[in-house]
Amino acid sequence: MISVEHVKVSYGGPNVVDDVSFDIPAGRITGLIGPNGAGKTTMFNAIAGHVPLAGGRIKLEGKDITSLKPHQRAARGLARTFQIPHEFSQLTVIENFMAAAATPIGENVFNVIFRRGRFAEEEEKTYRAARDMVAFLEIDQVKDEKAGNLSGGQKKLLELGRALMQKPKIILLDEIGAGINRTLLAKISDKILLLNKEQGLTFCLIEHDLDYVSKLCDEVIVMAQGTLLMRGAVDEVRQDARVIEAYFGGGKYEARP
Ligand SMILES: Nc1ncnc2c1ncn2[C@@H]1O[C@H](COP(=O)(O)OP(=O)(O)OP(=O)(O)O)[C@@H](O)[C@H]1O
Repeated sequence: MISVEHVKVSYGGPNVVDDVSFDIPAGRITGLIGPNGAGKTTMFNAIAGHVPLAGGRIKLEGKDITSLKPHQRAARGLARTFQIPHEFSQLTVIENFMAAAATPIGENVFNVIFRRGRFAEEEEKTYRAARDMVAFLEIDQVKDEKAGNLSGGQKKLLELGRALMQKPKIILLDEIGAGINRTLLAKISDKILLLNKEQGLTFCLIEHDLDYVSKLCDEVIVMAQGTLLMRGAVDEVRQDARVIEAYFGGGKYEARP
C-alpha cells in the first residue's frame, strides 16, 4: 500500500530520519514503535506530505507521491491523525465531520451558483455521513457539542472520525491511545479492528504501549535514532536484544497502569 524508500528528513540540522525504507502492507494493521525522539512522527509527516524529504521517495499503491501536497495525498486515500488533535474547536462534532468529508461539491463558485440543487443534495449526503459517523463512534451525546469542549478521549474519537470521513484506503494513527482511559482505549481498538476486518482498511499506528500494539497489529516496524531497527511480529520484536536496548534502555518494560 505504502512504500517508504530510503527516506531522509532534516529540520535544518542532521537528518532525524536517515535512509529509512519499509512497506506498509495493504489490508493489515502495522505498528510503528520506538523510543521518544526515534523519528516516528516525522516519518508520518513525511508520508502524509507535511515535511519535505531530504532524500528518498514515498509511493502509494505503486505510484510516486513524493511531490504531492498533503491534500493531494488525502485525495488519493491517505488519511492521518495527529498526536495533538487538530479539530475545529468552534465547530460542533457533526460540523467537524462534515468539514472533513471528501471533496465537498460546494467548494467552488461555479457549483454554488449553477448547481444549487446538487449542492443541497451533496450537503444532505455529507450530513447523513456525519450522523452515521457519530453513530459508528457512539458519541451521540456530544454530537452538537463544540469540539473545543470535548474531553481528551472524545477528541481522539473525533480525530479518528475526521480521518474516516475522508473515506481513506489507509489511515496513519499517531498515538490515538495516548492519555485515554482503558474503556475508551478498548472501544477505539474495537473500531479499528472492525474497520480493518470488515472494510479492509489499512492502518499504520504509532503507539508506546506494546500490550495495546500486540492486540491490534499484525507486525511492527521499530525505529530508533532516525533509523529502521527491525520489523517483525510483536512478540519477536519484544525479545530482540537491540530493541530492548534501544526501546527500553535495557530496563524492564512497564505496562500501562
Ligand atoms: N518541527 C521540528 N523541528 C525541529 N526538530 C524536530 C521537529 N519535530 C521533531 N524534531 C526532532 O526530530 C527528532 C524526531 O522527533 P519525532 O517527533 O519524529 O520522534 P518520535 O519518535 O515521534 O518521538 P515521540 O515518541 O516522543 O513522539 C527529535 O529529535 C525531535 O526533537
